Amino acid sequence: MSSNNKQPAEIVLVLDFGGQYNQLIARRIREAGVYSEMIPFNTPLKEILARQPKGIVFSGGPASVYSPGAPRIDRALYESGIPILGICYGMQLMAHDLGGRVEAAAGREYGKTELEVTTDDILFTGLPRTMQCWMSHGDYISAPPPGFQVTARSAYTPVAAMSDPGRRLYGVQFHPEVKHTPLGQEMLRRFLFQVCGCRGDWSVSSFIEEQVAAIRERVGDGRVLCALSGGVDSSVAAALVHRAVGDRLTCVFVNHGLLRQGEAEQVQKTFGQALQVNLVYVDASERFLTKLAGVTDPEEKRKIIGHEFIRVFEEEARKLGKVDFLVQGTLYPDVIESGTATAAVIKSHHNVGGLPEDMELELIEPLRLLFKDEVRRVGEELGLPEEIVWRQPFPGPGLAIRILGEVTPEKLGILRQADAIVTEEIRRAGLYREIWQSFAVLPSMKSVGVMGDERTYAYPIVVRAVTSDDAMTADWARLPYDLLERISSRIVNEVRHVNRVVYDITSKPPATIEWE
Ligand SMILES: Nc1ncnc2c1ncn2[C@@H]1O[C@H](COP(=O)(O)OP(=O)(O)OP(=O)(O)O)[C@@H](O)[C@H]1O
Ligand SMILES: O=c1[nH]c(=O)c2[nH+]cn([C@@H]3O[C@H](COP(=O)(O)O)[C@@H](O)[C@H]3O)c2[nH]1
Ligand SMILES: NC(=O)CC[C@H](N)C(=O)O
Ligand SMILES: [Mg+2]
Repeated sequence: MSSNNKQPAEIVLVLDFGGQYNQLIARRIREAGVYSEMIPFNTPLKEILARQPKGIVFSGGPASVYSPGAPRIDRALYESGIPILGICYGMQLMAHDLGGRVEAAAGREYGKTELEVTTDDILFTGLPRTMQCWMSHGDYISAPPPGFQVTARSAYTPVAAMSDPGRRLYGVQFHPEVKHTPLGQEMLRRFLFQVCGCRGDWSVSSFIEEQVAAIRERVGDGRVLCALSGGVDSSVAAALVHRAVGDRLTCVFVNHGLLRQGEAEQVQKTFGQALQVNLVYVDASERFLTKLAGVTDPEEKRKIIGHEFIRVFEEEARKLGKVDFLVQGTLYPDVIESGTATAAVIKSHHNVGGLPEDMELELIEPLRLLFKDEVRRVGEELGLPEEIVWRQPFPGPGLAIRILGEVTPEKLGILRQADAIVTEEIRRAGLYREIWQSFAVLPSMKSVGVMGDERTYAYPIVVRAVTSDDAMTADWARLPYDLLERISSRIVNEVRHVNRVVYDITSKPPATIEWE
């Protein structure tokens, strides 16, 4: 898929060998001020070299290097002179390729582990000799490759880190990118600055400058449509594109009938005031709800919504005359979760996996490689109001994926009311900003209750509130009991057809944030 990402001057590439949380590596590198992107492990060597990376990181992954079909790379990469840091599977691959030995260990080593630094290696300079690290592996290096020194060990792992400083090749068995390796970021910094010689001048403002220039170049004197939801991502994308092309941008906000209470009015109002952009409001609720009638499968619902969205945008584009580009606020986690060459499909985010194949408009997705917190920083830097920048995320398919099974006007009405109560109470408690997302879910089942001495048989409402850094992982929010109590009693008292409220106490993984 096309994106308009002009490459920053300095880049470190992460080769993805399939771990579900590998994108954390790119994120940590960017936190150190060096632009980083994750690319599939099988990206051709020529393409990798063409990007002139200052360094390369091999990520972890589920495979064992000695198994047939394990992901491999072109060994010429080791001769390129580019510094390489192998993490977990990445280090094992390096060992295997360069003449060392990798074997299955007697047992898996999983979780917090004590690391002992045995050689004063550049990755560990100035750090304590023993420290905590986080391990997750079942294979180990039983013999390092010729030319490598062992630089750290743990109780069960004789080669917990190794290096060949002459060839600028480094490997660690543990995961420096996770928080459970508290000094992991220090090690990554040493790799970036001391081994790779990075300057570390990537920042949100340089990102804005680069993107504005790239968008101008790509769009030329063409016209651009932006799918605007009022959410953080598309608002920031719109502001960025507006800075690049001014009035040649038109934003289209679609009411698909799956919005929350009062949302259509509120988005039009806030956006009109915050950004002086052309905004078209399309009420397509009938059309979406008709298409969704009778559909119960979550993936099918998502795909229908994704298709309809694009059709609506195409129609609006035609009305405006000649429009060549469509801006979407797609983020990095959307891309990863919708399945990449190496990561499994968890759910098809409507704006990625749900796109029709015969699209008429070319996509511009300036935030496609950013994480949410980075997008918020871009938004603040562009001067968007707090109300937009700190809005909790709301999924494009809207309430359709919070009503389990078939979406009907009756269920939408119930969910809207319940959801408005959740939001109101969370705001009143001053928790709106610190909670990643808080909302109501309507499962399509009924249970028995008693109200006013009468039997009831009605829907339950599930309250979901999570904390998270980037939606890739999340924990259920420890909401105060009295807040839960208020939410519960208001919902059963104020929302007809609901007689029970439950609180979802599952983290992600193993659950996801949304219920579908
Ligand atoms: N109602 C809508 N009208 C127009 N475009 C939409 C609508 N809902 C979603 N989109 C498009 O789909 C993209 C993905 O939606 P998503 O919810 O991930 O992002 P967002 O709404 O911009 O931000 P947030 O994640 O903070 O809600 C949006 O950035 C936008 O381009
Ligand atoms: O625009 C979107 N289109 C979608 O199809 C979609 N599905 C989930 N989400 C949002 O993504 C984050 C992760 O959600 P899950 O844990 O449910 O996968 C959470 O923030 C979800 O609200 C979506 N956003
Ligand atoms: N997390 C990883 O990269 C695991 C690597 C390899 N599959 C092992 O179990 O040792
Ligand atoms: Mg949204």
